[in-house]
Amino acid sequence: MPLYQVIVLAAGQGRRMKAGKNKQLLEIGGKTIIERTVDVFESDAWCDSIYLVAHPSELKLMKQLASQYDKVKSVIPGGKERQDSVRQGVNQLEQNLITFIHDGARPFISHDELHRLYIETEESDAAFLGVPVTDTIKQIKDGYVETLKRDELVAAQTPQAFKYDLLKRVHDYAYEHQLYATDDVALLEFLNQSPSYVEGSYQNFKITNPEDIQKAENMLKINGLDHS
Ligand SMILES: Nc1ccn([C@@H]2O[C@H](COP(=O)(O)OP(=O)(O)OP(=O)(O)O)[C@@H](O)[C@H]2O)c(=O)n1
Ligand SMILES: C[C@](O)(CO)[C@H](O)COP(=O)(O)O
Repeated sequence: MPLYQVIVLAAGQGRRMKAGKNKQLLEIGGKTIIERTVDVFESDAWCDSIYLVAHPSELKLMKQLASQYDKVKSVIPGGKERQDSVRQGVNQLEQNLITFIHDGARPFISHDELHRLYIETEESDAAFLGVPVTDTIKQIKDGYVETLKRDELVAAQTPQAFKYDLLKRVHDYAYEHQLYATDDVALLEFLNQSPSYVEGSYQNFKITNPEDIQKAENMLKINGLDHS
């Protein structure tokens, strides 16, 4: 059976959520966001192991939450930026398996998407899920507005997946040269490499702003997954 390992990121602070605490610990449909995300991987037969990256101040709490799962191998303290947290996770990986990196704030990822991403990564070394953008996107630079070609644009999601050696190489390179990006496949650009694109779904949105909580609650109700 195909097997992958996953780094699940929960070490942010959720500032845009304005909840006064890390958004990962907010409940949607009677369960925390981070538990809902980890549930998806725990229940995926293709997932071998889960590495949970937590905020240093929440390590104890996250370890308690993680103790209900068989596949969580360790709970790791995260870093200042998202990329620093990923690196902390990469340094703890124990096996040479295809590795997924996933935002804990995206609980609506499906097994079908995970499997399609795995298959593409086997073929092409690195791949990411994304969706075509639905708005018209304009770039504003030096006072000039340029309308970008919408049919060439996608919004990147997670998971993003790499063969293990490439993931190590790209993160080591970024660390050595102190290069930062807001997602992981962007780091490949520093090595003049390109990932494959796998079309995902709009359901796999990132819970970021206060309005996203209601959207998430509604999705759980529609899918019969509300436990409140
Ligand atoms: N230093 C950081 C920053 C972010 N993340 C994680 O990266 C994912 C995507 O980040 P985002 O949605 O921006 O989360 P936050 O950084 O928590 O939110 P905000 O930017 O609003 O503060 C989240 O699962 C978050 O926990 C992380 O592990 N370590
Ligand atoms: C990785 C990501 O979720 C892809 O959409 C996104 O880039 C994270 O960025 P954020 O600034 O942490 O929201």
